[in-house]
Amino acid sequence: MAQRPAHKHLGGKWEFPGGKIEPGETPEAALHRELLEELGSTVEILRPLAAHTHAYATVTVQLIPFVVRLTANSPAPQTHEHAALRWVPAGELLTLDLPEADLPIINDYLRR
Ligand SMILES: Nc1nc2c([nH]c(=O)n2[C@@H]2O[C@H](COP(=O)(O)OP(=O)(O)OP(=O)(O)O)[C@@H](O)[C@H]2O)c(=O)[nH]1
Repeated sequence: MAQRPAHKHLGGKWEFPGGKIEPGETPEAALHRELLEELGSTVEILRPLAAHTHAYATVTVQLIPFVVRLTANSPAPQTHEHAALRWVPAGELLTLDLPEADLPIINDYLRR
C-alpha cells in the first residue's frame, strides 16, 4: 500500500499504487506504466477485480483494480511519488486510513 502525499486530494490516505489511464491506453498498460513510474517496479497481472465508481465531493473516480505480483527480477518498490510504502497483510487492510472508493475493492478481494 502507498501513502498519498499530504498536500494532495485524500492526502495521508493509504491507496493502491496506480493512476489515471491516458487516452488510447488499456487499463493493463496504464497499470504497468504507473507502477514503473511510482514504484520503479515491474509486475505480472494475475487477475482483474470488479471495477467500482465512487463520487467524492469534488471528483468522481472509477477504480479498475487488478491483483498483481512483482516479477522475479523486479526492483523492490521505492517511494518515487508517495509519502511512504508498506506491505500490508490482506487481513489488516481495513485497519488503514483508506480512500472511501477502495472499501468495496478490498471487500471483494477478501471474499475470494
Ligand atoms: N491510485 C489510486 N488512486 C485512487 C485510489 N483510491 C482513490 O479514490 N483514488 C483516486 O483516483 C484518482 C487516481 O488518480 P491519480 O493517482 O493519477 O491521481 P493523483 O491525484 O495522485 O495525481 P494527479 O491528479 O496529480 O496526477 C485520484 O483522484 C485518487 O484520489 C487508489 O487506491 N489508488
